[in-house]
Amino acid sequence: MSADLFARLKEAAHPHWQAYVEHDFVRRLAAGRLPNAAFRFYLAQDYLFLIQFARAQALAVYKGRTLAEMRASKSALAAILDVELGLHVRLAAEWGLTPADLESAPEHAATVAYTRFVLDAGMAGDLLDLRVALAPCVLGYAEIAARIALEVRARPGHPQGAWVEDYAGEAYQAVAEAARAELGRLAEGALSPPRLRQLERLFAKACDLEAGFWQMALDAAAKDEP
Ligand SMILES: Cc1ncc(CO)c(N)n1
Repeated sequence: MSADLFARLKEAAHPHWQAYVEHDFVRRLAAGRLPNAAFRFYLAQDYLFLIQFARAQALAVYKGRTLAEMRASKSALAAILDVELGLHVRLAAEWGLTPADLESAPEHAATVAYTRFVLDAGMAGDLLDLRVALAPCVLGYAEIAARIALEVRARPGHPQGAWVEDYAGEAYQAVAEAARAELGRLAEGALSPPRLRQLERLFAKACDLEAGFWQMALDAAAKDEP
């Protein structure tokens, strides 16, 4: 059962998972009907998210009990610091956001809530808690992008085409597969029913906060409309 903890968590938290991966932001983006302001707001907050996400991977290195666990988290940390942030800055530039814009964006409450929730889950708990809190992020984006990629490819010049391809591409899909396998490995053996309930609640909460992140961007854009 715990060999695929992710499947178990998704099933247990089904309404939370669905509300996140099929959020209106995702639907409108897939259909090419996301307001530009919503995507731009999202990009600036996501830059701030990625900084905290890197800290979470650094915490995961510390929480590792074996060299293999520490090295897996070290690779994830390096991928964010050396690759993902660079791609993000380049994409943001195409949307008219300079590095200075990204640096000076005030962190929205939804960004603070999600990222600090994940960090706290990891600090108070063990590596499994931290990986479960991070699972909606890594595995959610991989699932969303793979699902909407066909729809997006059917529209040449789709405004968020490049963003979708980054997450639908082989490299990110492989990262997600590895994260899923790592979750299974960490859960191997002893998961008591109460421990499983605890992880299910953690996962469901992280899904809610991811949905809140999408909603934040839609709300911010709606506020700007004349
Ligand atoms: C909010 C959020 N969740 C997940 C990912 C995937 O890395 C991201 N970039 N941003």
